[in-house]
Amino acid sequence: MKYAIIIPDGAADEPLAELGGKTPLEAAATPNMDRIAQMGRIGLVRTVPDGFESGSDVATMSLLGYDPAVYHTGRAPLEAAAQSIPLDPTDWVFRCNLVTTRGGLMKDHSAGGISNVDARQLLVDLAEVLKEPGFEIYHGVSYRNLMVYRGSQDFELKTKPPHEIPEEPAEKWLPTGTGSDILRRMTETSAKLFANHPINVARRQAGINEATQIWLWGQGHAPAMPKFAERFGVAKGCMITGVDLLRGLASLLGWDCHEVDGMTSFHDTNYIGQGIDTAKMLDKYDLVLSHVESPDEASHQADWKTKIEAIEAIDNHVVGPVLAKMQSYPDWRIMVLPDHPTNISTRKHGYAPTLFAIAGTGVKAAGAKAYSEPIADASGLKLDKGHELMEFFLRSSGG
Ligand SMILES: O=C(O)[C@H](O)COP(=O)(O)O
Repeated sequence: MKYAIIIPDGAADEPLAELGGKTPLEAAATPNMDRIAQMGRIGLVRTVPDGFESGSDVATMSLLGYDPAVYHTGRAPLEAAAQSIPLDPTDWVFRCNLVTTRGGLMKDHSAGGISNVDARQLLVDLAEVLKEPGFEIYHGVSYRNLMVYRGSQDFELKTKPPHEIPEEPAEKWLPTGTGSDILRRMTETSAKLFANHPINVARRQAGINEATQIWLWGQGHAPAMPKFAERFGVAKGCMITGVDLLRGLASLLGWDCHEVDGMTSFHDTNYIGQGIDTAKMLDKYDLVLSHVESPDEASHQADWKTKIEAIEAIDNHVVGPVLAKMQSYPDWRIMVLPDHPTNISTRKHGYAPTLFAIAGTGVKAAGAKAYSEPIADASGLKLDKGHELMEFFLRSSGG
């Protein structure tokens, strides 16, 4: 059996007045996702259990079949696995965003979708002036960086993802708790260094958001997760993604990662290349997961037009070719699901269950007309435990 999973990150949403009461998924032309819903089953799944902050770390872990209540130790350690950063059990990893604040408000969690080149330079310069012992900085993808702490300081912290506090006073959400004074000092140091940094001067002149400071959150220790093959008996898995979070999860699960030329975490990504390569990898692997970050990033900017374009590009260039490829195998199953909703109206991740559609061998059509949140809701199929979805996809699907 061949399995394909496609994740349009954050594509699920709420109805929008700008779209005549439709969600972006309903407003977008998605003939291939619709076809999957028509051929098989559509439903809802709660990927963010109670007590967790909605985000791809929790939601993707769930949909991969791992209960966050058991395996989630924080977002940053999952991203550290992507870079093979060696971690002792007592080491801490923090997500270190580059963000834009203005007038004391959190304006942009991504510092204008900062390039890798600009981000890396700012962090190299920051590392030179940071005087806190035990901290190391690692550049990741764009604004998504890490800080590792190796030392005896204890942390008992409350931190906040910057994409969850758009337009809110940044000060109000700075880290609190044991060890927070160190994080606050490093944040202040970054703000001073970045204020007139040549990279920011150039960004100001170009009219794009500056990286005004770092923002530390998502901390935790290294997780321990059983390999996917042991857990589900599907031998060879492959991840295709533009972000370290999913690369890290893949490495913890014992999967390979495949990199696509020109793949980014924004709408400038190479959708066509990702579709071609996902289809190609299916010949080599039992399961291929192809993740596209762009709908989530557009949602965080409240940019519904780009969100719709991103959804349509994923449908046309990734879902279409992958579905065609799947149908060339004797036994196959495909699943399309946003990991969580990201709502244009709030610019934040949502907590509502997300939609999924599954088609393929042994999955009987249940009469759905299209791929959308209201149709998924009306289907009556709802999984309350997100980590049970993988078993459902691999083996039953109610077929
Ligand atoms: O910080 C990030 O990488 C993203 O903006 C958060 O969104 P995600 O949880 O959907 O990746």
